[in-house]
Amino acid sequence: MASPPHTSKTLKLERYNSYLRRLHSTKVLNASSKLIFRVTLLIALVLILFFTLNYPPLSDKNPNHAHLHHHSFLSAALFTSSAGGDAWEKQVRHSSTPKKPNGLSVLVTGAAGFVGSHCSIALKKRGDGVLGLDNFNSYYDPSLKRARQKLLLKNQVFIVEGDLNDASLLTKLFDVVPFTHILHLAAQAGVRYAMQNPQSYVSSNIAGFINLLEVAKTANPQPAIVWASSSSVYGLNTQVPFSELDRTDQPASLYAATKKAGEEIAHTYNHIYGLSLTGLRFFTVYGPWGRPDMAYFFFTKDILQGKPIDVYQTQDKKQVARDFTYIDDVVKGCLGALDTAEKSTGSGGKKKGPAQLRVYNLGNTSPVPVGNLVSILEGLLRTKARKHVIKMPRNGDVPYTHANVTLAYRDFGYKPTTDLATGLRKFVKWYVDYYGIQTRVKKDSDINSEHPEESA
Ligand SMILES: O=C(O)[C@H]1O[C@H](OP(=O)(O)OP(=O)(O)OC[C@H]2O[C@@H](n3ccc(=O)[nH]c3=O)[C@H](O)[C@@H]2O)[C@H](O)[C@@H](O)[C@H]1O
Repeated sequence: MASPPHTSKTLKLERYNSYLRRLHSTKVLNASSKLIFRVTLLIALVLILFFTLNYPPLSDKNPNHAHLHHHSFLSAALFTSSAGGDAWEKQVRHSSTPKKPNGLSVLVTGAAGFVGSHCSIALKKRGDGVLGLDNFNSYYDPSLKRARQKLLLKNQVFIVEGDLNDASLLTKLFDVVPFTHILHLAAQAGVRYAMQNPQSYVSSNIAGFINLLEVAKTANPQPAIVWASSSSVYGLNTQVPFSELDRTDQPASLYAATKKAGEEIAHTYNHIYGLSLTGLRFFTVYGPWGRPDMAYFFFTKDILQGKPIDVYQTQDKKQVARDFTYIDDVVKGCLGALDTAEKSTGSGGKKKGPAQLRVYNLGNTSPVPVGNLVSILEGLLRTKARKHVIKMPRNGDVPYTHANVTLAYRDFGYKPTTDLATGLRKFVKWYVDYYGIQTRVKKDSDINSEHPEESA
């Protein structure tokens, strides 16, 4: 059948119908794109909300957050932890809860540092609770601090990344955990660097210490505090061996002056608020996982790389010597000091009675000239050092240190047992292992045949 001829009326009707169809399809299209848009918006909002709650931005002032983004080795649980969040609090509590009855709950500041990492592991291993705090600054290679952090995580010690000067973070930590002790090791270390960056010493060793004490004094219960002073407080003292009774009012470096100031500040907080405070004067601590800014460490590096090293002499051409103290001995001293620390007596910022105030030398009691240190390293590395013997620059160094440790022995049985040769052998072994160095360094078999007791 032939189709009806198009009249102008039917043509109009058809055009109108096709217009309606187009209009309808556009409307359907508009409606569906609106729906898609709304659903996308909703999903985006949900995602934004989720990420805001769980993943704080990198620009966040609390460096802990940035750290959580940067370090993929942390467990998934840590990635969803933000300071103050449930997961974060759980982590903080878990790390600081002792596993043995009457164990300590210790906040270790500078936990990613040399002495801090060793002490944290030792405390954890014996069943105490440990929470670390560290700002991971770049005074020396932060990747070494990150490696120590990794080691601590393996030992169930969590480090909160933050600064001593962050009062709200410290307060938050004490809100979450009733710490029984603080082992305060965070500091700007190094004698010579104080001439380059004096403000960093003021900020960490004075302002940071005061900030910590302010928070500790108001905490309930107040913790007992053991903290790192330094052999450098003896400064120009000529009385040897150095006793805690000797004068310490002639510091030779700003570093020493800030540590001495710390001892006076400790006195004040003990006197006014009843905080139990113990200062430990460390004598040139060395060993595995040590500080790359220290002479034994960079001498090792430079000798292996064939670079010259400066070996200091006194102005009258005498050997400079140090009472080098091995890390394991110092760790025992720190734990001994913590174990014998009496409780603080104050509460809510008010003193209730007199509290313990102590200062101890933690040295090795046997000074070794720097020249001998170099000879020991040459033997261990089987490489001759390119020595430049020069007069000690006027940079804050003192010619000689020697600890009298009678007091620490009397009060907590401190007795150093590692001589420099033994300690350096352990350091060198760690060093070549850590940096993956293939050298002529004495192998374990050589070491064990010389010292069979170590192979047990
Ligand atoms: O007991 C402390 O309280 C301090 O100990 C440590 O200071 P020091 O005893 O000065 O150690 P360190 O720098 O390793 O120099 C060792 C020796 O090498 C000499 N030395 C140094 C550098 C150099 O180029 N040549 C050299 O002969 C130098 O003259 C010295 O005789 C800590 O760094 C410090 O943070 C603090 O804790």
